Amino acid sequence: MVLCVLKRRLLRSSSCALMGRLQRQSRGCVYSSIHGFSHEEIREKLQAFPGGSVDLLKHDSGIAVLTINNPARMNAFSGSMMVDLKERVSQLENWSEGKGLIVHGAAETFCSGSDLNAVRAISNPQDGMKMCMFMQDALTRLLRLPLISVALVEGRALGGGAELTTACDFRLMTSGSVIQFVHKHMGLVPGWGGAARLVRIVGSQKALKLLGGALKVDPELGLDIGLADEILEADQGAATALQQAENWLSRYTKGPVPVIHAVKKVVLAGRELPLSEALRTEKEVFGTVWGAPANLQALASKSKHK
Ligand SMILES: CC[C@H](C(=O)O)C(=O)SCCNC(=O)CCNC(=O)[C@H](O)C(C)(C)COP(=O)(O)OP(=O)(O)OC[C@H]1O[C@@H](n2cnc3c(N)ncnc32)[C@H](O)[C@@H]1OP(=O)(O)O
Repeated sequence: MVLCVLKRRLLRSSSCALMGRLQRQSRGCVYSSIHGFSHEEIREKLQAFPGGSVDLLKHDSGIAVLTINNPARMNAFSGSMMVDLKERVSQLENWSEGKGLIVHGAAETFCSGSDLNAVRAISNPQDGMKMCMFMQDALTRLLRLPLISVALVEGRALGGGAELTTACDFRLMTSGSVIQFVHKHMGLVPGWGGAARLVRIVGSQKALKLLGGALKVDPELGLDIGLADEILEADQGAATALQQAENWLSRYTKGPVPVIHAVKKVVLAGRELPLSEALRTEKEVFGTVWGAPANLQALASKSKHK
């Protein structure tokens, strides 16, 4: 008897440890002081480069819209917008009713990466790497949100803007839009985590071509290589691209919040963890929905899946 109590306690503590690991991971924290990363220090430095904003609008439907808003600079990220971004991601981490997220740019263009004026001012390696760690942390937390996320690409997504598209679960491209990893032309490689995520989305060979060739990805090529999930045609006078994106996303966010969160968590585990840990995490997440209200309601309704 004592043995099985101990075993149950051990099991509970190890699964809590696993859930804790995924929770900690899902809260981001890619870097800490051991990597020479001081959030407050780089935050202060970035704030010295003002301009534009990152705006968040949450709808009762459980879908939020994050707008990269610096149209005078083709929605380039100023330093203060990088700080804004992390604050909006933190708000979304705490949005208990959230199910979906659309990331898009103002004035029908997505984002042209870092503000080159800010880049020139922090072009020393130390500051560059601190900005890189700050944005990698923000975008990793964005991707790990328990929401199903979509990058709505209109106009151009260049450099860091292309990297931002890879920090969403899906990418919808409007006709005429372009995703381009221009880093090579700048003597750079992605620094916001875009290379690591791109390899996981399209595979290493296609990633090598997109980065090595700084290729312009139009919607057709995007669909062909798996970087884009849908092309949104500009229907004259019909729904705007944002409304089309919300309609597209709502197919996957219908249902109770805990179930949508659980769906994202088990996919996150499958995407990021070694198989055994992913299976254990799946079991833990399954345990949160098995016998929960949505499950009991479905059982009571004897619904048929025609
Ligand atoms: C890890 C990420 C990486 C890094 O941080 O190192 C980067 O993201 S580096 C930045 C990569 N992005 C670019 O190099 C894009 C530069 N911009 C362009 O190629 C063009 O502006 C383009 C193609 C986006 C639009 O061209 P178009 O002719 O249609 O418009 P303009 O060029 O006249 O642009 C209008 C206005 O916006 C300013 N602008 C555009 N992009 C940026 C930017 N990234 N940083 C700062 N400002 C930007 C441009 O200067 C114009 O302003 P104006 O005052 O009229 O000169």
